[in-house]
Amino acid sequence: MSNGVNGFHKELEGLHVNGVTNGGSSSAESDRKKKMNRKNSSPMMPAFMVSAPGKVIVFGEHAVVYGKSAIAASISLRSYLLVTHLSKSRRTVTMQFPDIDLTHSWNIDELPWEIFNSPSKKKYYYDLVTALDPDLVAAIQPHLANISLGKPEHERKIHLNSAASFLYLYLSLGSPRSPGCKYTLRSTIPLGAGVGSSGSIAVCLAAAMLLQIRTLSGPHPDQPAQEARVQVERINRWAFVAELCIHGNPSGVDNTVSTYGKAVVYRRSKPPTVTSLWDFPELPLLLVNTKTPKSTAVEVGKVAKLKDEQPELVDTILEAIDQVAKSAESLIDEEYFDSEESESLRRVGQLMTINHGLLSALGVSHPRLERIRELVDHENIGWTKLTGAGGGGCSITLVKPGVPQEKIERLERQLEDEGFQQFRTTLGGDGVGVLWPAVLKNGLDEDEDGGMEIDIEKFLNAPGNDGVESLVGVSGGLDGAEREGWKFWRIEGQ
Ligand SMILES: Nc1ncnc2c1ncn2[C@@H]1O[C@H](COP(=O)(O)OP(=O)(O)OP(=O)(O)O)[C@@H](O)[C@H]1O
Ligand SMILES: C[C@@](O)(CCO)CC(=O)[O-]
Repeated sequence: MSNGVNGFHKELEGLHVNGVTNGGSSSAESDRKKKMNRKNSSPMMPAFMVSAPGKVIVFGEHAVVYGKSAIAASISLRSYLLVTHLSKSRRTVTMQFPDIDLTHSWNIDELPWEIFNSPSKKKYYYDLVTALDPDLVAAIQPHLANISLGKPEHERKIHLNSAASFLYLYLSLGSPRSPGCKYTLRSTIPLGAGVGSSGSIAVCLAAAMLLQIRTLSGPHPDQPAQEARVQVERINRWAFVAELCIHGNPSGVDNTVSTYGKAVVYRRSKPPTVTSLWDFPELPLLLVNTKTPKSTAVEVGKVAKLKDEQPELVDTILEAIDQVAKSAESLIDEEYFDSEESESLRRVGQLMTINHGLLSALGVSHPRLERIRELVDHENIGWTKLTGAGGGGCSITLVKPGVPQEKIERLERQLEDEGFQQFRTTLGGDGVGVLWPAVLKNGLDEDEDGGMEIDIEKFLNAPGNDGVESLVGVSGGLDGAEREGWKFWRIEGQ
């Protein structure tokens, strides 16, 4: 972007040498380097990818918007963003978001750079932006006006949300000298289900654009944890800006857990506090999608309205949710807490039940969520709460230890018959990751030639979520291990 094609390429090459290459000087490696060097003579930057996970909020949604604590964990469903650069003469920037059937290009030279770069408005990569600038929001409106005209209103709203966050970030971090570029995104996270689809996209866009302007170092294995944390926080801050465009008043918990990965305790203070829970227990959670889509902005708005009308009551409920999240944090920190032992799980489950009741009192449950609870309770299988914004979306059930398999299977069949969808996902995966260049080794013949280049066509043609995971997935290695090539900022110990 602003730093010119060759500068960017060089920087990322450093990133590659430091971070991605770990196979020594094998002949395959040197062949690949030769190939890459040949490409250096071209003015085009290499394609690269970034990825970030979705999340579940285990405790504290909604209250977290009002400065209370929340506990959230990343999940194994992820978004993947492929960034490809165009030849110098092509002055367009394109977002290609096939999951929502949206592709749109802008002429870079026609975008409102002047106002974004004016001295009173300009924000730099190191700035902490906590609110959108209404003048900048107004300046991008004409550039959104012809997006998806004629589509049904709810579909167009989704498109406009994605386009607005993309453009606001692009104009904030890029420059009129940014090279032509295409951002192609595929996500395995269901949209509007409360499992952080927008947060993970926000993180991917922020990470990609910060990498393009050379403001991130690493990730590489010998990077000190403290330095890695600075990079991760930089991404997180800008991802929050993208979330502001979609949600209106997000707490920042979604983009934070998606950036950091694993599990976090998050509190929206100034600045927000993030405590990573490195030993977050492997809770046996069943994630069920009501398949009733909702909008986080709408659900957050509902709570705000209730708070206006019943300030004292709502404050008491929010305070109680804070107590639940804090009790959960102390509980899992107890020396004798054991996620395989029934008394420990019963106490977590009890807190989940209370948390759900309080959310329900805030008016963000939904008959379909209550139906899941009814089915789980009827079979005495575990403890259920909504997760995320509610109003539809997903629930999580903590499964009691020792429940007979046939009971679980009966519940699963019943859920399926009633049109619910169950997710297989594990909690506590990696946060934001980078694949530079967009080349992967997939155990095929081409590995000898340096690996398989991920181009737009391959990426778009990968069939479904499984196709995306097997083509580019971060855990596509043997037995679900991390796949060689993807790199993550390691902040453990901080
Ligand atoms: N795969 C995707 N491609 C492009 N844009 C997406 C995609 N997934 C989500 N979005 C954007 O994120 C918005 C969804 O945000 P919403 O808050 O409704 O859901 P969520 O992020 O899944 O929920 P929660 O915030 O409760 O976890 C959409 O309107 C769209 O703009
Ligand atoms: C409902 C909410 O608390 C969680 C959405 O995943 C909103 C937010 O924190 O921004």
